[in-house]
Amino acid sequence: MPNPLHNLPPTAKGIVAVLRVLPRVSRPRTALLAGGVVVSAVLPIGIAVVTGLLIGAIPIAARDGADSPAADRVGTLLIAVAIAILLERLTSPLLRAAVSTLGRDVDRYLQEVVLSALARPRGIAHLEDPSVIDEVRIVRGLGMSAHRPGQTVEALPEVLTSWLRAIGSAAVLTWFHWWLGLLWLVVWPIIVYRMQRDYLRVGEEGFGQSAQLRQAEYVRDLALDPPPAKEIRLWGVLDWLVTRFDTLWQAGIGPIRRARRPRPGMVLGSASAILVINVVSYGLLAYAAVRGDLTLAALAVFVGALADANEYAVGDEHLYLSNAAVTVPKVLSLEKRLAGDSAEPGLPVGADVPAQEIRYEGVLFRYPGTERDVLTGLDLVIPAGQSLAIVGDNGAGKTSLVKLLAGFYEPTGGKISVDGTDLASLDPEAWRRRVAVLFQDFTRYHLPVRDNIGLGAPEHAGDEDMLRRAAARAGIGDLIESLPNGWDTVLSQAYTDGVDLSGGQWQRVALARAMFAVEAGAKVLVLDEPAAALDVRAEAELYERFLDLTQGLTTILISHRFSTVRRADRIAVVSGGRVIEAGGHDDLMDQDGRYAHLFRLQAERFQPVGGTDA
Ligand SMILES: Nc1ncnc2c1ncn2[C@@H]1O[C@H](COP(=O)(O)OP(=O)(O)OP(=O)(O)O)[C@@H](O)[C@H]1O
Repeated sequence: MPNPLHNLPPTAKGIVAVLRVLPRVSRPRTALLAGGVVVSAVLPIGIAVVTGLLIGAIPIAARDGADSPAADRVGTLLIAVAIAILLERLTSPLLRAAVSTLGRDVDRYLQEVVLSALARPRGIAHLEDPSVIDEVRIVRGLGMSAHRPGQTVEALPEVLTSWLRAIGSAAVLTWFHWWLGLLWLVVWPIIVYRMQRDYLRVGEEGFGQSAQLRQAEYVRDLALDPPPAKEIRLWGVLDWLVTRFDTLWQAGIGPIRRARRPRPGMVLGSASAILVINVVSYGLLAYAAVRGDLTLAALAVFVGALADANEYAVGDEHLYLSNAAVTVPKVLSLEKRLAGDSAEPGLPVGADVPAQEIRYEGVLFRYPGTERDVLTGLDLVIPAGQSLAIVGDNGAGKTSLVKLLAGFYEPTGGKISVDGTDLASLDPEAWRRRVAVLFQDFTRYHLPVRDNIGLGAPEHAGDEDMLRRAAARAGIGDLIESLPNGWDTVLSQAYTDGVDLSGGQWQRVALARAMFAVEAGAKVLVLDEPAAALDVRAEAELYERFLDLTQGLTTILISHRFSTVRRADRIAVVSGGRVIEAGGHDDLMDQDGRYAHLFRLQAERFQPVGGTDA
């Protein structure tokens, strides 16, 4: 059955989307919002009607005297007006407080929806998809005052109340002339619709500039963030950044600014329609009153209704609706889109996996959105419990084959199997708990050192003994003890008592994180250039302990340093996305192929007196 919501105008769809989200955020506050809106809409109409009746009753009471039934009626009407006004005054602040909290909760909820949606797919390809990144930018803006869908929630009572009031007022006017009430009923939605269409155009234009504004924000952050600060100052790029930011920002904001300019046709059309309908309404009321066709009470009621009918579609609240119309459906559709990519629950992964081997068979791989195969039919067997070193030129595909092993991407051809089972059919989370990787571009978490290490297996992060063992294996136990707050020291200068580490110290922290994952049960250890930032002594130390570190594990070591590579049980040379040589150090030297050539080349550079022993 076709969904009738598909035919709604976008703003209405946005409002419906927000309304659907509300009960998921808080049922009681949603109920309060609904009740408050109805009460806020009905009360002013009630006040207008009762005030009209009051005005009509006063001359009769004045004529009949203080003890007359007419005077009693005035008294009752007075009490009714007072109660209604009191209720109206009480409802408004209560409602405002409730929706303000609800609005903030909606912002939080939508951010959480996207955070979990982004974590759902099996790999990380979606995080590099520009269309996803553009929509993620909206999520980053969700907490900002300019783009909060929560503002829509906060505006809803005002907007819905004014709409309900306008409908109620139009209904009251039908008592005067049925066609006049109908005219108001038709004209005001058309004006609201056209205004919303304009607001929405601006919002969509803003979204369309997401990529441009993302670049501007990136350039701005280069000037604001501490990590690039050194280079920015060294090269004197600050002025360049400011100019570039200005150019990108103007280019992004220009179309939004142009879309925001009021369109004379729209403004004139709406103003004329409002003017004409008001002139007709007040003119007819005045004419009827002068002719004596209306009582004083009826005149007061109809004038009050006209005033209320004019109160719709003014104020910023209506602009906020378009925030929801643009952002909320996009956020929810992003969730739906990524849910389609969700990891199927795969086969369980035993605690001793891999027990036999990891096998790459004719693996082809091309990064999403690119034209070139990075792996071009890679065959490789990694026996369980052994160490394999991978060497090769920059860009040969070494790190890429590790990313496939960790399940961040799926091969575009061929197959990777673990103990004979296709990697793609394993439960991705369970498999990743078996794999510990020290990435070449590891993350420096601005968190306490205990978290920096514990994040290797968050479910064990409170295990002090395990943390200490991992730190000791990575050779940073003493360093941690010497920090100002020991294990609780935040690894960032941006916090009081925080400490930044040297490149080599950071690398050891990252190694400790990988070792913590090993302590927690990972069986495959991948070290991608683990000594890149280490000094000579630390590197020597690391490799002295290499056998100890890798004992019982299936280890993949990627390195350009042949002195360390040779310690591995087997070595594979990767070139152009495939393995061109594989074997032990001695075998490969005997083969006198690529490996032997590179080994001798490096050895010559480091051995001043002719030796080849790197
Ligand atoms: N996320 C990505 N999207 C698109 N292309 C990528 C991505 N990551 C890497 N590449 C490309 O894949 C190719 C192989 O990169 P990879 O990092 O696997 O090489 P590598 O052998 O590890 O190199 P190095 O020794 O320099 O670390 C390179 O040409 C690189 O540009």
